Amino acid sequence: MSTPTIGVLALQGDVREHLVALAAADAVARPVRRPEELAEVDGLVIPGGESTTMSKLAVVFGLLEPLRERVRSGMPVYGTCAGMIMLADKLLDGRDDQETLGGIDMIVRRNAFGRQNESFEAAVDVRGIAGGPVEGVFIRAPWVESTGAEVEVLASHDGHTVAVRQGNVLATSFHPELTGDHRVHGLFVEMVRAAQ
Ligand SMILES: NC(=O)CC[C@H](N)C(=O)O
Repeated sequence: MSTPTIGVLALQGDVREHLVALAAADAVARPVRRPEELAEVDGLVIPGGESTTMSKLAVVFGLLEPLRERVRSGMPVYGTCAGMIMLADKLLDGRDDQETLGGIDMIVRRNAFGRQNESFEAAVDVRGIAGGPVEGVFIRAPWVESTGAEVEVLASHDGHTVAVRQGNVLATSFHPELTGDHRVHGLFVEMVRAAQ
């Protein structure tokens, strides 16, 4: 099978770390800032950062509707932290004017694990990832408050859902791109390959 080309939404956030992790997981990785660039990728990562800023910039860059359209049409997408927020059909503690792309039938609570000074690391067992738990880095992280019937829960921490998948859309509350362990990116690259 051919090597998939995976974009990283590069409006804001920790783009570079995802590009590195995707390349290490055998994908061709490139930043996406414009609709033309979005059209050329087989899958997309939405990084961590600040979801309110990201959603504003998506409007400014004319990407909000093209992104929604590609998610609806089945392009594989993986969102970490702020990216998970972007993929939620519904948000709690979002800003009033905050837009999401949707894609996963879930309610996500922003900043649920606390503010920046309450960031932490924890071992997280992720369904579908062999070789033991991954190191979960949680930074002002959201959690998933509830999920619809089509959503598969892949991981929990302290009784809260922190990783989910619905069809071709994957989301984690935590940041595997910061750990040097590329297994979660590997899982996503396999999802993209399977959709090709
Ligand atoms: N590390 C992160 O991505 C933090 C997410 C941030 N709290 C937000 O609401 O977008």
